[in-house]
Amino acid sequence: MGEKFVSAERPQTEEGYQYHIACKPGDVSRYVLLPGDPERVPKISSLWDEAREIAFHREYRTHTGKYKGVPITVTSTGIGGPSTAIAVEELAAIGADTFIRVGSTGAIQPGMEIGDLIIARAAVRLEGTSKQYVRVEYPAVADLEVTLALVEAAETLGIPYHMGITASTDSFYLGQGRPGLNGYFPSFARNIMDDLRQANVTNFEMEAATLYTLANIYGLRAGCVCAVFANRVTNEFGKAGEKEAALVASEAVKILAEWDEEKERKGKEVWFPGLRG
Ligand SMILES: O=P(O)(O)O[C@H]1O[C@H](CO)[C@@H](O)[C@H]1O
Ligand SMILES: O=c1cc[nH]c(=O)[nH]1
Repeated sequence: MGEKFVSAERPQTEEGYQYHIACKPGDVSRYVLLPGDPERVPKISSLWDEAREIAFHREYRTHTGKYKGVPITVTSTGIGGPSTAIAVEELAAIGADTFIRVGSTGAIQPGMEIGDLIIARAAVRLEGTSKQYVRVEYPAVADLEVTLALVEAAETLGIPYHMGITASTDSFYLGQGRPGLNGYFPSFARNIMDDLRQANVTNFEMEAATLYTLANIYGLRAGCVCAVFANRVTNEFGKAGEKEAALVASEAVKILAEWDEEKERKGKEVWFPGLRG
C-alpha cells in the first residue's frame, strides 16, 4: 500500500488505498459481506466460484471474487462498533454500497438452538459508536431489500432461519448480562437480558447497530444474518451454523444483483415482488 498519505482528515494514499483496510477503488465489489472474525473470511470465500486475497491489515482481511457469476467481497470488521464503523467508512469510500454482516450471536429467546440462523431486521443501539454519529432516537433499521434477499436466499437454499431484533453491545460479558471476573455483577447488568427478552429482542451481538445506523445515515444498504453460538436460555455454547450463514449471505448477494438489475431496467427505486419477470 505504501506509507505516504495525502490527507489527515481521510487518510489514504495517492492511489486511494484506505488507511485501515488497505484496499483501493476497484478492489471491492459494491456487495460486501462483513464477518467480525478474520478467520471467517477464507471460510466464506471458499464457497464462491473464485476469490483472491486483496489485503490483510490489522483486523481487516479482504477477499474479492465471484459467487454464481456476481462480483462479491468479504471484509472482516473485528469485534465491535469502532472497527465496524471504520470498515464501513473506508469500504463505502471505495465503492461499496451494500453490506451484509455474517456474524455469530447469543440467542436469548426460547426455541433458538445452537447453529440456528437469525436475520436481524433491526438492532437495539446498546453500543457507543453510533452515538458519536447521530442522536439516540435515530433508528438502527436494516434495509428492506437486503433483509428480503436474506429471507429469499434461506428459503431457496432450504436453510431454516428466525427473524428477529438484535441488541448490539460494546461488552460481551457485562453488556450481555454475563457476570464479570470474580462474580462482579451489578444490578443493571443482571437485568439486561430479561428486560430485552420481554421486549421481544432475539439475540445479542456487537456490530449490527453500528452498521445499520451508518448505512441509514449514508444512504447505503445493510442487513445481517448470524449463527447462534450461545444459547442463553439453556446455557449451552457451540460453534455451529457459520457455513449456513455464509451461504445465505452469498446467495442473498446473487439475488440482490438480480433485483438491482431489474430495478434499473424498469426505472424503479425500490424492488418489490410485483417487479418480477
Ligand atoms: O462472530 P462475529 O462476527 O465476530 O460476531 C460476534 O462475535 C464476537 C464476540 O465473540 C463479536 O464480534 C460478536 O458480534
Ligand atoms: O453470546 C454471544 C455469542 C456470540 N457473540 C456475541 O456477541 N455474544
